Amino acid sequence: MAQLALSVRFLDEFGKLDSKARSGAVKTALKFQQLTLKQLWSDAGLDFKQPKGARDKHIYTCRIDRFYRGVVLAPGTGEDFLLLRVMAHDDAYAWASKQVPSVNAVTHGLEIRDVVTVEQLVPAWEAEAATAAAEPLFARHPDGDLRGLGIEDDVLRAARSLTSKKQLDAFAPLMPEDQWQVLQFLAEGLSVQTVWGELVAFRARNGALAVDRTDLSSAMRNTPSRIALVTGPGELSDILDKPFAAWRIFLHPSQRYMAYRPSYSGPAQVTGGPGTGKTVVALHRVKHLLEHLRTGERILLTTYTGALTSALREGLALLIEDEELRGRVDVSTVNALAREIVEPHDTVRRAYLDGAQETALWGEIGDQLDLPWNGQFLAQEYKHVILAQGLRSLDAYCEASRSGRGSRLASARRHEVWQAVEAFQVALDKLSARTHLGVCDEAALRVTASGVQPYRHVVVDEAQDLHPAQWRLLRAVVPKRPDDLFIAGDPHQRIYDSKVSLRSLGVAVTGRSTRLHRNYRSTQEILAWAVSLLDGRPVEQLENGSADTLAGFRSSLRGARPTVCATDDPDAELTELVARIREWADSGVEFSDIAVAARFNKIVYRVAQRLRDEGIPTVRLRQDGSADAEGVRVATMHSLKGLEFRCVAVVGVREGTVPYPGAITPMELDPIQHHTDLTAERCLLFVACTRARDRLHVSWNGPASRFLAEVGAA
Ligand SMILES: Nc1ncnc2c1ncn2[C@@H]1O[C@H](COP(=O)(O)OP(=O)(O)OP(=O)(O)O)[C@@H](O)[C@H]1O
Repeated sequence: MAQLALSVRFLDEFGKLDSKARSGAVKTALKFQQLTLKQLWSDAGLDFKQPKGARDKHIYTCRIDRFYRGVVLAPGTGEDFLLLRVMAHDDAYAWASKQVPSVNAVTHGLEIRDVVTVEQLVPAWEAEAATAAAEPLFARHPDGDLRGLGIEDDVLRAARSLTSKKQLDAFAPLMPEDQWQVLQFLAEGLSVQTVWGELVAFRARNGALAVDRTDLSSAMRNTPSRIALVTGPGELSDILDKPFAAWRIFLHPSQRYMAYRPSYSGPAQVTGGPGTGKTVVALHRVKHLLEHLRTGERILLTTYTGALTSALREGLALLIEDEELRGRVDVSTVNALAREIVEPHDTVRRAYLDGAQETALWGEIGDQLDLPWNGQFLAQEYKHVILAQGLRSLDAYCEASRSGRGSRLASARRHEVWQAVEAFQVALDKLSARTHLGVCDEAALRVTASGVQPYRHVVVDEAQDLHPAQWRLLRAVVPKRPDDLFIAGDPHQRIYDSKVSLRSLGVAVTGRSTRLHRNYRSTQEILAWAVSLLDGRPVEQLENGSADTLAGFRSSLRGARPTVCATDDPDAELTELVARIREWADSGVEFSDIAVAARFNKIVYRVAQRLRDEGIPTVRLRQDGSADAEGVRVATMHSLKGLEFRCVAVVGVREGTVPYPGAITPMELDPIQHHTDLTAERCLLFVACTRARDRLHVSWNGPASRFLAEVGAA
């Protein structure tokens, strides 16, 4: 019986076929499992053929239907077959004839490259490089370094002829993907040590045993990030039923390493820019932990917003079929968890104040007590100093550090603030109300006092926005043991006002932290544009507040450049938006795969109204993320956090709206907070733009946002 394997590229192309061609491909794949080897080779339906002039004897094509053929690698040493691609008839023959498989000397993974085109192009590039003014792209890296990272002779020669990143990008489809990624990372400025540690070492671990470099079958098994071995018909249909969810099967080596490491001696962390698969890693980690969970133990999978918990639940259902097993995971926001712990003890039903209500209440209290500060200052002092450190008394507050606050408060002043804090508690009681962070603080105290820790593992997504009170609750619900906390987050996407150093909360991840670099979501065009908005500004890491950058953050997807559109008035801007949405829909994009984001609800309402007037179905993306109806998703930038869409329009990116002046603490009130608020607004625009997979449209009316103007994007 044959052993079938599927490559990630096959699955991607399979997912894009029409339904008829897809069923042809399923039939073809099933034959590999149903027929004997002899029957396979002679099956008239499969029609195995070696392309004319093929550069390698192991490459064949086989029939999918009248129009498509599969490209198959048959290592020839036994029963293995690898479905490499599915392509239009003539393209399949042309592509297959040029490919040569090999085993990488360092990683022992299987690689395929287009030797014919490379042989044609490289001499021309070399001649060009010899006269070019620009320095060769890899001039700083000796051959030994490159070879040590798995770059082989032909790729090395080609790499030496490159003088620009653009040329390197053009080279991508011709060379082995793993080697190209190494070159890409080096071209982005990452050091040889970093590339080894974050890329090659993971791969080399897969193929750690010595492998005969002619043994393509073993090499297939050493390449789990791109090749899935299929064990039975059930598994085959499971993979082919959900081709869009390749992340279930194919993990980047660094993703796999993080997710499936047997155990961490303490909290572990995965970071990386938007779309690098942090959520994917978190989901796989839950799968791994579930496999080792003892009777009675439970896992908490938690994140920041309700919309994200819906996405996590869906992802978990795709990854773990067994409903009973999934039932051992609670998926909840931290705030919802806190409410569940605290509310059963309430004697009266309490309402929750939103941010604006809370600031207003602080303002009233400040006025009543005739204090010299406004509501914003008091609310921030409470949130960033008192609640952040869990201060319970005036003495504790007087002794506490206020680092991170940009104003000084003498002891007498702290007495005055504390008066306001006490008045705030009284006012909340009177109103039968509480705050979202207040309930987390209370929940942490209750759990600690009860001595019952309900979870064996806690997995946290979007960790960058959690407040210390929320971290205290998470710390309280899980005992300090190996594998207690698994944390996924990106400090570049910090859009709520919670700057936290994990270390200061007793969550140390040193030595158990990995950064992901490859963006799987957006095209490089969208990514580069969005990254430019951050203008190279470093942000503070989650772990200890030191600087974090997006060095080496890249996508291998290609597409159209984002469109930017300046208009004179809001109506004209919406007219442009409607035209853009129609263009996307006409090109086959479903309305539900289009999102429009704006800074405020007011603009969101206006957009939704206009789209409806134009006959475009529209759905307001709700807080809990549920939006089953067909229609363009319209939402605030904040509620798009963690989600993704094929096409995204970000509208109203004008000065006076982005950044929103009301969200920026005045410089004279607190210069540090002023800077933090501005960074959060900049990151918010970055987050909204990085939700787009294929197309991004950014527009404004009147003067462009300073974030666009500063980087020359407007
Ligand atoms: N190994 C993989 N193979 C294929 N697709 C992947 C892989 N890893 C992630 N993806 C896809 O990339 C996209 C982004 O993944 P994910 O949401 O996990 O990223 P993220 O880092 O959590 O993003 P963000 O921080 O922007 O919310 C998703 O569509 C996901 O399915």
